[in-house]
Order: sequence, then C-alpha cells, then structure tokens
Amino acid sequence: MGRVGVLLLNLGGPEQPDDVRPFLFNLFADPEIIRLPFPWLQRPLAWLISSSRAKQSQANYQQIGGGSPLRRITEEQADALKQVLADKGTEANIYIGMRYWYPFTEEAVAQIKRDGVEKLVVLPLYPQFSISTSGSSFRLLERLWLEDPALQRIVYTAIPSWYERPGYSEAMADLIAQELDKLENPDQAHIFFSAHGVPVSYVEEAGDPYQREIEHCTELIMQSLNRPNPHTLAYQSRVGPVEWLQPYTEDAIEQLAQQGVKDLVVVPISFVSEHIETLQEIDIEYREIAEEAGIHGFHRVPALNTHPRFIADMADMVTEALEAPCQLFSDVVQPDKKVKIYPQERSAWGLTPVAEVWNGRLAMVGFLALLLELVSGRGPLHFVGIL
Ligand SMILES: C=CC1=C(C)c2cc3[nH]c(cc4nc(cc5[nH]c(cc1n2)c(C)c5CCC(=O)O)C(CCC(=O)O)=C4C)c(C)c3C=C
Ligand SMILES: [Fe+2]
Ligand SMILES: [Fe+2]
Repeated sequence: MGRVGVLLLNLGGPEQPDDVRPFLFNLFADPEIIRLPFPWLQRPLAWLISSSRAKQSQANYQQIGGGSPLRRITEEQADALKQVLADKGTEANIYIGMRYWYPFTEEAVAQIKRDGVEKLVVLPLYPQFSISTSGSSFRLLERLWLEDPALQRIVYTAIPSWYERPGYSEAMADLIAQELDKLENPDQAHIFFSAHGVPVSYVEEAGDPYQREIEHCTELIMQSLNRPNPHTLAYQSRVGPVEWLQPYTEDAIEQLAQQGVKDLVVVPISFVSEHIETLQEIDIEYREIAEEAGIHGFHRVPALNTHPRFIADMADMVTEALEAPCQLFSDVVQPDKKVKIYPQERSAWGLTPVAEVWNGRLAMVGFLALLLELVSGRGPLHFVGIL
C-alpha cells in the first residue's frame, strides 16, 4: 500500500500562561473564526481582542493548572490509535496538526513530507463539521497543498465529520450510562448535551452544517443510550457581541432549575478531549450557575479521551478510508457550496439590505479604528505599515 500516515487535526491550546496571548492572537487572526469584510483588518483586530482577552483567559487556564491538557491527550490518542492500527495489521505514522498552537499543522505536514508518506488519511478530532473548526484546518491544508508540488504527489483522503459512526455514539452512550448509574435515581436525571456554540450567521448565511449535525448527533447518542431520561441540547462558550446558537447553556440550566430538575448530567459533545471548556467552563462556571439556581446534583460525563471503543472505531475509520474513494480538501472545505457567504441582491440605490449591511460594516470599522488607537496609542494605519 505504500507508506501510510494519519494526520489528526485539532485546535491546540496554550501550555503555559505566556502562551495564552499568542494562542488567542492565532485564533482570532483566522478568518474562519472572525469573518470580516476587509482582510487587512484581521490582524489588528486579532491583536486587539487577544490583548483585551488574555488576562481573563489566563485566569481561566490558571484554574486548570496553568495550561491546556489538549496536546498531552491528543498525543495519548495518537499513540493508542497507532497501536490498534498495528494490531489490525496496518503500520501507520500518526501526525498531530494543531490549528492555533504547537505542534502546528504546518510542522506536521513538513514531517509527513520528510517521512515520505505515500497515502494519508486526514482525520479531524471534531465529530461534527463546522467551518470554524475542521473547515478552517482543511482550508489551511488546501492552501499548503496548492503551494507545494511534493505534497500533490501524496494520495490523501479527508474525513469531514464522523459523528454518525455507531462506535462513536456507543462510546458516548457508555460514558453517559456509567455516570447515570452512579446516581440514586438514574432514570430521573436530566441529560444535558452542551455543544460548543457558533454565531448564528455561520449557519444562516455561510451554510455551516454544524447545528444540523449537532442535533442529529444528540439523537443518535440518545438512541444508543436507550434510556427513558429527558434530555436538552444547549450551546456554550459564546464569544463577543453577536448572536450565537441558542439556547445558551447558562439560560437552559436556569430554566431546568425552575422546572425542578435536581440531577443534571452534562455531556460535552463537540470535542473528544478534556480541555478548558470542559474542565473550567462546565466544571466550575456552569456548576456554580446550576448550584445557585438550585440544582445540587451537577454531574459531568468525561470526554472520550482514549476510551477503547472510541479508539477502536477511529482505527476502523482509518482502514475504511484507505479503501474508499478519496475526498479532496476542495470537496470537504465547505460542504454546502450553494450557500452564499454574504447576502446578495441586485445593486440599487436607497436603504436596501445590502446598503444597511455595508453601513453597519463601515461603522464597525470606524469604531474599531478608534478603539485600537485608544488601547494602543497607535492608529490602524501603523498596523498596516502605512505610517
Ligand atoms: C470567537 C469565535 C469562536 C468560534 C466560532 C469557536 C468555535 C469552536 N471552538 C471549538 C473548540 C474549542 N475552542 C477552544 C478555545 C477557544 N475558542 C474560542 C473562540 C471560538 N471558538 C476562544 C476565544 C478560545 C480560547 C479560550 C478562551 O479564551 O475562552 C478550545 C480550547 C482549547 C484548549 O485550550 O483546551 C476548544 C476545544 C469548537 C468545537 C468550535 C465550533 C464548533
Ligand atoms: Fe472555540
Ligand atoms: Fe470559553
């Protein structure tokens, strides 16, 4: 078959306090995370937001030991996957490509080239597709491939999302069942799926399939679980002033408290490893909200990490992908290609929706320029090298 590689894609996380600000800068400099009409504004804005957010974010990471455990857990997953693949007769090198921190995707791709990999499976560690996660990594890889003829010789296939695999929903159901069975009245507990949110505009304007996939995913897990418990889906980790997918996790918790729910079993479903948003946001912030609202039985289902059923399923997914027709980055970067990114209409004079959108954008640019100058003492023209 030739030399086989598996590239695991992930977000990355700061490993120590000093990493937090540059990590945040990398994240906000990504146009798939903040969608701006003017590319030149991306880096000044990323600098502004990362600078203003760094302190709070550092304090959050401090609550979980100072840094993210994401790299360590992803390396454990990679080792476990390599072993299970070898047991099945497939010798493969596993590479980790993080989007916003070490080991960066670019480093992983350079290593893949040095190792002479001939057949590559690109597997994002996000069960559901979002343009802000897997989509962003695929777009980066698409660019690296376009720029490098050596990479173009590698036969690769990219897996856009995989939450529908029975191995995944069974592993999730197993973890939920274990948590329920610790309770005095397991059937009365409310199962609370908390997915990472995205801005509504990603779904409604850019055609992100994320919300649809998350909703389908929770239904499949409930079917695998096959228990009578009521369940709710809500979205966490909102950032910034725009509207994100609703209901928001904090509001949904308060509503369930008002309905008299006593035991809440929280299931994080957008991600397969423990990270800041499970260990700090759910375990500390949302627990506090629940307790203040009167829910004293707050329980959290652990992330899959190296759950054997999950790792075995990942190994199956890799061997199946090696046999199946290849999916190129251009096929998976934006699944719903027919959707227009920005509202389009014929140009016309007057206060049309397009004019209103542009008025809003220009006002935002003016406001940000002012803010930038206030915080840094330097105007936006400095940042683009004009002054
Ligand atoms: C501002 C927009 C953001 C979007 C859209 C977004 C989508 C998104 N993110 C994850 C998973 C993770 N995000 C993590 C950290 C993180 N994400 C954002 C912003 C957006 N995410 C910020 C500002 C941060 C930094 C942390 C903070 O300051 O609050 C992480 C954590 C990595 C770690 O350090 O452990 C994960 C994981 C998904 C799945 C997703 C959309 C589907
Ligand atoms: Fe995020
Ligand atoms: Fe957060």
